[in-house]
Amino acid sequence: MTTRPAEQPQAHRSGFACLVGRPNAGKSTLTNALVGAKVAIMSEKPQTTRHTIRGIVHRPDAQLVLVDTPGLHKPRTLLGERLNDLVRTTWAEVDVIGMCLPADEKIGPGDRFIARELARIQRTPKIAIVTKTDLATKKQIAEQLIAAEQLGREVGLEWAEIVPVSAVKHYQVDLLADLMIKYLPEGPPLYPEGELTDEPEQVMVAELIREAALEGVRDELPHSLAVVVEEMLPREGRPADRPLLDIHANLFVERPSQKAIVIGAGGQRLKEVGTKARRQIEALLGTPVYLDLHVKVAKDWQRDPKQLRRLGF
Ligand SMILES: Nc1nc2c(ncn2[C@@H]2O[C@H](COP(=O)(O)OP(=O)(O)OP(=O)(O)O)[C@@H](O)[C@H]2O)c(=O)[nH]1
Repeated sequence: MTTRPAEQPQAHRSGFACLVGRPNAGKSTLTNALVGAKVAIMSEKPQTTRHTIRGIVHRPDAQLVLVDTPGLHKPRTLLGERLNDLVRTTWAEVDVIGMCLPADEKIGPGDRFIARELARIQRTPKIAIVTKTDLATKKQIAEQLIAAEQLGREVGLEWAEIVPVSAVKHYQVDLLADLMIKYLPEGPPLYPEGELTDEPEQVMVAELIREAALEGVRDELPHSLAVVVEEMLPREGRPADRPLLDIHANLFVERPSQKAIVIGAGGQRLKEVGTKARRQIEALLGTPVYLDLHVKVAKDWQRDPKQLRRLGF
């Protein structure tokens, strides 16, 4: 009879990671692929991920909490500076950072800016992730892996790993999870199983409304729209099997002309925005919703500290 050597029980690891990269680098999509559910709000256009949204990878041996930071950008307004501070604070607190570099686009000044900032965060291990490999040829991918390595050398940061992935084809996504988990400290799960996100519901609801309101008019009001959910309450006196959630939200724009764009002729556009957002909120929360939207002009809210605080930045 042969005796097998006693298996060493693997220590459970848990901790935080964040994905960084310039707008459109594929951070949200990769977050969703890692977590296996739609948590971050995606869009075709840059810089919509303003809030810290967390997805959690649950495994028997580990729990990886993904913190999705807003894009770091050259600050031109107070809002820009606040966002950048938030990004740096997040970077210094996580256990591992993944920098996304799309395989189908050359590394540019935007990537360099972020990499240079990353190099200043010394202790945290950083992984270079070449994303969207399904959009590139083998040759392009190989070149991008080399370019990523060179980028690290150029800015004085040593990548802990360099890994190509495709979130869409789920290529090497699990490998990436393994690599990130390797850098987490030993510890018990931080969140109960089944919890995909701890983003306050109101923030996610506000994001969904913002997304719907920006659709088709992004070029006209890219950063000039903020959404604040004022109230989210179950309608009183409803039977238990037919609940209704009342949501009141304000959409803030900076100029009357922008208000007109959001509302549209005869209020038609706002109505459509409301319908679209309501459907998504109902899907997110799993309950019927009555959505009440108001558009308000808050002049220069991006530059006014008091207004920024009121709008939750
Ligand atoms: N083909 C392909 N497309 C991808 C992949 N990952 C992301 N995309 C697309 O690239 C675009 C940007 O992806 P996002 O995940 O929103 O990028 P992001 O970095 O979160 O962007 P911001 O929120 O603007 O910072 C979207 O249109 C995605 O569908 C991928 O692996 N393959």
